[in-house]
Amino acid sequence: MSSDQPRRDLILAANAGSSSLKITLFTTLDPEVAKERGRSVEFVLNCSISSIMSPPVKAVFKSRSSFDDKANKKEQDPGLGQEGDGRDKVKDHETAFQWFLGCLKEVASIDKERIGWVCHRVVHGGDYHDPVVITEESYHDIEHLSDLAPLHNGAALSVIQACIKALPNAKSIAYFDTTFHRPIPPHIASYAIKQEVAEKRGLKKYGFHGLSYSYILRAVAKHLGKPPEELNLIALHLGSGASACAIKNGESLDTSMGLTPLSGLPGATRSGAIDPSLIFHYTNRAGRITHDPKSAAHVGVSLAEEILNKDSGWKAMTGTTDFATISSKAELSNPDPTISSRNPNRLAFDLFVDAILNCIGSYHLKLEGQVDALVFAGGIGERSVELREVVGRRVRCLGYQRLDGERNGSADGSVEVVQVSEEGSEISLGVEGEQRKKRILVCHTDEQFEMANDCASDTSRWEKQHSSTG
Ligand SMILES: Nc1ncnc2c1ncn2[C@@H]1O[C@H](COP(=O)(O)OP(=O)(O)O)[C@@H](O)[C@H]1O
Ligand SMILES: CC(=O)OP(=O)(O)O
Ligand SMILES: [Mg+2]
Repeated sequence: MSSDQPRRDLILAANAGSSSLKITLFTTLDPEVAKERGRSVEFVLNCSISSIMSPPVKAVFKSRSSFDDKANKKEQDPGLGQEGDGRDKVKDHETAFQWFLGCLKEVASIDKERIGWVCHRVVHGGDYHDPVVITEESYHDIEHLSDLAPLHNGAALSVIQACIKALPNAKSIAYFDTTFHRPIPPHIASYAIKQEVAEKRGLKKYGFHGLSYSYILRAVAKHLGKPPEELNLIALHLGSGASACAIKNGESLDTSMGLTPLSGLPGATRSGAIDPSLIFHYTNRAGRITHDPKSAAHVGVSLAEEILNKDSGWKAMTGTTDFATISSKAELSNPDPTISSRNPNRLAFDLFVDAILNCIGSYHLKLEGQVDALVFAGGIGERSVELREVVGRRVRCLGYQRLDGERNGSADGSVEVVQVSEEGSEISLGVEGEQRKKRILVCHTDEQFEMANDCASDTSRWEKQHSSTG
């Protein structure tokens, strides 16, 4: 590199959600420092842009203390993003990303030319095993998978496009949610359909939120002082999209999402698992292809998929996607068993708990009771004291430690891992008398860190793969 070229020491990690874009900037650490700190990157700045499809768009900046002044002021006074700052031009993920890059200089005095690598969270990776540099070929592969993750892959692709245009000298790398779940054994990943069709069309359980589970696994291993490969966990990633994962000896054994992120637990606008026949009874136009102009990409999804992905879940049941509002209106202290037939918020809350218990119960069995911890993560998992309290009470019968009211009440996702259960004695319901403590933990998961940390751990990998600017 010639001396007049800018220093490329920053990694940008972009996480395109269904209606949000989370962007985090990290600086790479020298190998010596990285070894000492046990990580390859240092956090610089985070920007969460939400309500992208339903203005007014919200944007919150958070920064490391050395960058504090400007960025944290923006968080307290979100003046940036109100009229006059250009936020009104944010119409989709692509314009959201462009808006962020445009603010970078003003918010944190950072020159975008310093960004050497951009990690993109791509929810559906199909048959990709590992992260891949964006080339014409990998871009089209991801595009093909858009029908299977209609809320996500299209949005990620539009950010990738915007990034290639705005940062032509940076390497764009796709990280997949599906990678973590590749070890799921065939009898758990297969559907009971004709196997020739399944194979030809790639119809199997892929599983999602893998970047989050991978982060959780490492963080919990560090917290418990146990190697990840010896850890058995039941992890719950409960956010706008929600899933559960059984982790056995550090590998995914089962997870609740399937071929697409629609299956399993319900979410903000998603139904979760339903009887597949329901779609034919919901509307007789279920198979019609829709072209929602508000969709992040022009993917061909049927009306049924549109309804189950975007017009169901908390939004459809209660009118809000905010689980805090749902909890506060659910009259949780009312023990009347008929309350949920009168209160839609209580119905949504209890239905969510029930779906979560289905997963915990079956995963507990699959792990033969040998569970080191039940871990709550994601926006709801990290912040809903009420949900943890109810689930915590229900899993006592399986030998999980009792929830500590004070610890649970103060856990808000601000600490990487915190134990919210009492120390308690070991109760083993596992096989062969093996004892595990069955703690209940809250983990502040971070998909952007997971990508950036991996990216920086060996940047020479990316040089070998040819990137595309097309
Ligand atoms: N204090 C809170 N209590 C309960 N739920 C909350 C709270 N704060 C945020 N949430 C929930 O967290 C969700 C967002 O979670 P997050 O993991 O950030 O989702 P995603 O990454 O899928 O957009 C929101 O939709 C909201 O329902
Ligand atoms: C896979 C998925 O549902 O992701 P998210 O929760 O970020 O929407
Ligand atoms: Mg998310």
